[in-house]
Amino acid sequence: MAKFLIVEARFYDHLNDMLIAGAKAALQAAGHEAEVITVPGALEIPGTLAMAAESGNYDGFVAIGVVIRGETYHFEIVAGESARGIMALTMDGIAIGNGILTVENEAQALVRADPSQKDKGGEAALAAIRLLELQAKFA
Ligand SMILES: Nc1c(NC[C@H](O)[C@H](O)[C@H](O)CO)[nH]c(=O)[nH]c1=O
Ligand SMILES: CC(=O)[C@@H](O)COP(=O)(O)O
Repeated sequence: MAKFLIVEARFYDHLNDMLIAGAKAALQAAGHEAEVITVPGALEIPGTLAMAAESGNYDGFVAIGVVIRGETYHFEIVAGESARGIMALTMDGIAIGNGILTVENEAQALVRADPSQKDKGGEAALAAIRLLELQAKFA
């Protein structure tokens, strides 16, 4: 059994609840433990992941959040920089699944957050599980 930390940026409660349900279901189905911590927004996820990974208390990680395009360029920054930060950590060998939705509107988010539809939370958890397996394979 491995210990996973789900780092969620809680910007939209109802969407995060679905994403986390999907991630937890996938982790528990694989026999793993899941803990959840909350940060203000997606831009705080990479730094939090880095701190949590440094602690040595967790085997793998799942990033959960929702970024919905608004009127300004801020969407590009939040979506792009959170993804870039997570990718940099993954390239350092940290097992992270990225379940941050970056969408045009809430309708797109609802379909992707719903575990009975596109289940992007569960998808991110499965990616983290696979990366942890590969981490052990290449150790
Ligand atoms: N607009 C969204 C944000 N914006 C907040 C940033 O992520 C960050 O918390 C702030 O700039 C302070 O550093 N975050 C989301 O997760 N989703 C959004 O739609
Ligand atoms: C993705 C965002 O930062 C967005 O929610 C902000 O909306 P706006 O660009 O209208 O300020």
